[in-house]
Amino acid sequence: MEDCDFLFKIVLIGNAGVGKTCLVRRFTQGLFPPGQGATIGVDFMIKTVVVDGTKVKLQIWDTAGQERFRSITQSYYRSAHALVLTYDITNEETFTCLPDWLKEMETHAATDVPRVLVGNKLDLTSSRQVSRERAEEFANVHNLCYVETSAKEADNVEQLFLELASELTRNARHPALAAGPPPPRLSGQARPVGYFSCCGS
Ligand SMILES: Nc1nc2c(ncn2[C@@H]2O[C@H](COP(=O)(O)OP(=O)(O)OP(=O)(O)O)[C@@H](O)[C@H]2O)c(=O)[nH]1
Repeated sequence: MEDCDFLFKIVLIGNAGVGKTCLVRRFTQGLFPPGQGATIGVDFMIKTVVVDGTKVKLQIWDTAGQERFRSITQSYYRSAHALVLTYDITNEETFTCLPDWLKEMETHAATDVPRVLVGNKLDLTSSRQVSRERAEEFANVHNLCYVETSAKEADNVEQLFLELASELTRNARHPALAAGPPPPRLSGQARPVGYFSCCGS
């Protein structure tokens, strides 16, 4: 395994079709895959980034949005170091479902891990159904960071994951300030991290 200083597990959740797989592919492979099929259960991809001279491995878990996979995907929340809750800015229903996803997170994920709300498909602004203001208000109320992305046009995708990597690395270096899940079991040189503070705090 490639040497690195930290390994962080980031889990993407949200309704089917909001673009979770495309966001992960865009960040890890620089691609916008055509004809992407629905995710079955869970999948993950790895990308190593450098944060302030520190090598950080991001293990990014892409969960299926379809209800029928919920019991499988829930089991991946618990060990997440950060959660990315995604909706589609052109699809109102994916936004109105967010409170249900928050309940899922509260039930199955560790408390106080960084949580980011992502409004994806920013390239389709002419079909927008959820205003940025509404989403920002929701994010504020629920103590989430908020960013709008386009996996298709690569808008803010790099920034999303790099910001999270920075936040997680900062928190890992100051574990006394943070709280979160137990460290992952690792092989090779990667060092498990301790506990993290909430991104929105
Ligand atoms: N225009 C546009 N289309 C996107 C974007 N991201 C994803 N899509 C499209 O949205 C559809 C669903 O994308 P996926 O990445 O498979 O969605 P998902 O959230 O992983 O879906 P599940 O695996 O079913 O949970 C595909 O047709 C993508 O091409 C984007 O940023 N802009």
